[in-house]
Amino acid sequence: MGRALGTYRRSFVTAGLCVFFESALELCIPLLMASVIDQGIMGRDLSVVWSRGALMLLCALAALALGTGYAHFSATAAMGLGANLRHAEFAHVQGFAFSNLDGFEVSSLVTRMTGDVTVIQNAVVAGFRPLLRGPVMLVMGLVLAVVMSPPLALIFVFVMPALAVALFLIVRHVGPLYRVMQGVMDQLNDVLQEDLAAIRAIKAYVREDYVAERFDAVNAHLASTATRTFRGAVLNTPVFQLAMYTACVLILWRGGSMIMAGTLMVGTLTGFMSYVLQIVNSLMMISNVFLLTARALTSVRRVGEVLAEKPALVSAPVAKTDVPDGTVLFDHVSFKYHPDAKKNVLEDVSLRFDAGSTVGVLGSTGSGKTTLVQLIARLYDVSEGSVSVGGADVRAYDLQALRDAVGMVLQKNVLFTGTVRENLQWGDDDASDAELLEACRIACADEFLERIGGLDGDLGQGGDNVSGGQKQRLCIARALLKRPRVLIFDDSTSAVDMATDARIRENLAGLTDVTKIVIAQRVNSVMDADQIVILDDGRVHAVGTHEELLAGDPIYQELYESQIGSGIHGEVEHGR
Ligand SMILES: Nc1ncnc2c1ncn2[C@@H]1O[C@H](COP(=O)(O)OP(=O)(O)OP(=O)(O)O)[C@@H](O)[C@H]1O
Repeated sequence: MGRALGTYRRSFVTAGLCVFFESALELCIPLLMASVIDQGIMGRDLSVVWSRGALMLLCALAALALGTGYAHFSATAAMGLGANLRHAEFAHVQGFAFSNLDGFEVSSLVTRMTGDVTVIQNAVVAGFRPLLRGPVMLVMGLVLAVVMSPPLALIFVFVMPALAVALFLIVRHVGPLYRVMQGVMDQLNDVLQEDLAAIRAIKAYVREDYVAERFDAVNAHLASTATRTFRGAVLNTPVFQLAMYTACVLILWRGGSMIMAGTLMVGTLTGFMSYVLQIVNSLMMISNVFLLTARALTSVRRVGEVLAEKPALVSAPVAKTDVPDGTVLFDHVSFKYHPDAKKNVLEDVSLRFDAGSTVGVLGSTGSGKTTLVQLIARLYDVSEGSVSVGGADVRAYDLQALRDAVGMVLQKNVLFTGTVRENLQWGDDDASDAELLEACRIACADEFLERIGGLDGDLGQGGDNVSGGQKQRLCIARALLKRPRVLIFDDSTSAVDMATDARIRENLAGLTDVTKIVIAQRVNSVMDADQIVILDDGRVHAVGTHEELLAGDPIYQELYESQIGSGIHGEVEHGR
């Protein structure tokens, strides 16, 4: 927390000092009032009335100034703390490896950076003042009350423990409920975010009723939990009032008889009554702080979990920054996503891809194709064995240098809100228009570029203005602009028609110094490759050229027969 405050620490301390002195000044006012009445009015000395009165006014003005100062500094500190926490979380998440991200739902990360930070922020704004004021008012109020009249102060000995026990019971009941409420709020956020992100799919499948039902269930759960929580929390006020009025009645009764007996002055009793309010109020403040803390602690824990997550992959301390060529070597590689998983996703894979060659990867769904190529860009670390690029283990490279050298067009293509140019420049910030257009030409994105408004065409939110196949081609162009040593296409032309797919392949063949690894479902897409790898259940089933595999590999033969042998997809596309 201290670290998260950063440069706002001074504002935080200043706010604390403001509250402390404000509370101390407020406590002096009843003392002054007592002397105005007893020495000034009762003693018929107007000079005392004026001088003490002026002092009271001064105290009140100073308390006002300090209160305003507190509002200013605490707002600066709390908002700064929120901004710092959000920044720290965001920056930390940027350093996450894929395996770290596997452990957090995206919607949960969003809530942890927004809702949870707001809860912490609000707790600081609302809780910091009573946290300091409560104990100061309680201790000083009690001391001054004892100084004023020990026999009257004795009444607090009875009233205060009763109030403290009642408030404790309320906090004990409500505290855990706040935690539950926060959890349900999370569920609501998760449901909302998932449903809104998938709203098009929901409409396409006419699932609005199902989604509404799911939302209503969580919403009702939240409403009932919140009702139970706040029903408990508002008990604070009547309990507080009961304690205050009981104390008032007892003090008036005892004080009244003391005045009649001549052992107490009227002014002292008047001043003393102010302390009743302050002391009882301080207990109320303390109980509120406990409630706020109970609520905020859940959020603190959740934000802490994000910040405590250690990035699973970091660059070597002395890292290589130059990837000399695009040779890729898998040496007895085994891999599983979770250390405690029973079965490896990849099992003893050994492969060599020469620099500049084209490699096709085929295999049934779930055979490990994506997993295999992700290891080249070190999106995950191998469990056993090693992966090398350009003659060095990927773990020896600086992560950024490695990923600059290994371009990857992911299976789930993502474009961002903005223009075509802005999106393509993710590949290279400094690329000229001519370079952007050349990349579009190779990726066959030039064919539709004019239709979407050229390089300045707006892609809409998340690139929604373009079709699946257009999106894939723009993503290929973006990867080309990185001028990588190794280019990986993970089923990147699945939405592109066969003729365009063939043209893209032809264009890519011109990049002779780039190793091209193509994962595909269609045999057509990899027939021209220098070697084709067939994966089966995480193992390398066969490696060879189209001709070799067609002659001797049953899986390849079957794939070929089912897709091309029947002539449905035609050899024409293959361009032979
Ligand atoms: N992030 C992950 N966490 C845990 N298991 C995963 C993860 N990603 C993939 N797997 C599992 O690893 C196996 C291989 O998945 P992978 O995505 O590599 O297959 P694939 O051959 O690329 O499949 P497809 O052709 O459908 O894309 C699958 O059984 C899958 O369930």
